[in-house]
Amino acid sequence: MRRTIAEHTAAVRELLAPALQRLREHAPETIPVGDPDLRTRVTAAAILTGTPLPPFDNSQMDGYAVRAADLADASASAPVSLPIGRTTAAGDRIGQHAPGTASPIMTGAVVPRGADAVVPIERCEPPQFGALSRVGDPPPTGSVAFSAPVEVGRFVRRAGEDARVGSEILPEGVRLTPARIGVLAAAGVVAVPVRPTLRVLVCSTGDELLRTDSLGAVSRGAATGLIHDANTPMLAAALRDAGAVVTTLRSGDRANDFRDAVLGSLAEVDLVITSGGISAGAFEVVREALAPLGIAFGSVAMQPGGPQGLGSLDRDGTAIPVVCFPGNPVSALISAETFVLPLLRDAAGLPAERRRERLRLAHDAESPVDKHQVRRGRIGADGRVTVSAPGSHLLSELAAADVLVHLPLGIDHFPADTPVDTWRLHD
Ligand SMILES: Nc1nc2c(c(=O)[nH]1)N[C@H]1C(S)=C(S)[C@@H](COP(=O)(O)OP(=O)(O)OC[C@H]3O[C@@H](n4cnc5c(N)ncnc54)[C@H](O)[C@@H]3O)O[C@H]1N2
Ligand code: MOO
Repeated sequence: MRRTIAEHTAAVRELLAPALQRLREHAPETIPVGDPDLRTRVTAAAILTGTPLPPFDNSQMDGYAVRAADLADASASAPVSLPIGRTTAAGDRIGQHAPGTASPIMTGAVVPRGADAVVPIERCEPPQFGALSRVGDPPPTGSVAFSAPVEVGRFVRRAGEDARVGSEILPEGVRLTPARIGVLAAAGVVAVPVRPTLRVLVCSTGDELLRTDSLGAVSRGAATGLIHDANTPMLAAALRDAGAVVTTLRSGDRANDFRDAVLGSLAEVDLVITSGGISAGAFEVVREALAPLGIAFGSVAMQPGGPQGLGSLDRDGTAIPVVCFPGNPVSALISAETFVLPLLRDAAGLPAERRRERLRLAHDAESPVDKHQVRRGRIGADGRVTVSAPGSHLLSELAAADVLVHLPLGIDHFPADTPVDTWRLHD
């Protein structure tokens, strides 16, 4: 198998099509609003609120609830003084406001019956609260003076002014961003119907990998030959961002163990993604385990991400797609960005493509003529892009980059100021 990017993209699309079609036919899932995975999901129905937002008339300020009519004649030269009534704090049940009094009220507290406006404490005399009387306390004492009238409704947040009962707080088909999760929670929605999503098994391989739960430990370097597993958290995050539900599997270089672990996980997943163990070495665990099961390995004319594997595993008559990426972390993520994430984002109702822009190179760049090279670039103050070195182990360069920079097949020299296609990496 030796392919161009376009050929491999088409092959991956064809391989994943039945799984994505099954997804569209599934009934929606219902996820609790507190579930951390909700963040990447998309509503499967419009959500109506059963409660008004705000749920009751409440104060926008700390101050005094009054009847506006009582302050109609107030002025700086002739302030109106009112006896202080019972206090309502946020969380207190609704109180009763007596005409001709001023009821202390805190931000968010229910406006007491009989009051129709709030005057902020700093506009009152004295401009701070003294001893307050709440329900159950001895009766309130003292008075407070107002030196200006107040209009009805001032600093009162009306029940339902944000959303009326039965109104749509979220439409169907939108991603559950923080603000949208916030409005669901505010409306007391317990669980939300979401579009079904692909369940992906992310497998990282290699005897060199320290366990993910050792993150935080300093790598012990050449004495051990071990490194931290970057690909599992990275690919899992990328796939979750694309709307997938992810489980992970780490394996050493024993092919039988890896094969058994993957086959043992198939019941729970719709797609298997692997990284590492597919090129020309002597211990290529993914290739050794999966080639006998029909997964094809070969290369795509791109760099990084040259070695690739593709095929499917049988689960009781259903073909579960398997997509194998190279192990170098930059290669693995760029492979995911190129071949898999757009399909998943599209299926999840998200924009399939990264933000694409044509930017000018800030300097000359060289690229292998027989490969489509994907470099990492930073956008300078003049809008031109500076690319970093091509090595596919340079993960900190990837993390620091703003864009992926596409240097197409067939050209080996790109002079400064050449316009190139770029994909925004982090938004
Ligand atoms: N003789 C040849 N050697 C290599 C070729 C080739 O064509 N001929 N291709 C090179 C290219 S390009 C790539 S990309 C890699 C791909 O190799 P594998 O997919 O077999 O990956 P590994 O050998 O297992 O690992 C490569 C590299 O990445 C590191 N790695 C792997 N998994 C992780 C992980 N989860 N977290 C962090 N780092 C990981 C691994 O330690 C290696 O350094 O092959 C080249 N060789
Ligand atoms: O294809 Mo490898 O991914 O160049 O480093």
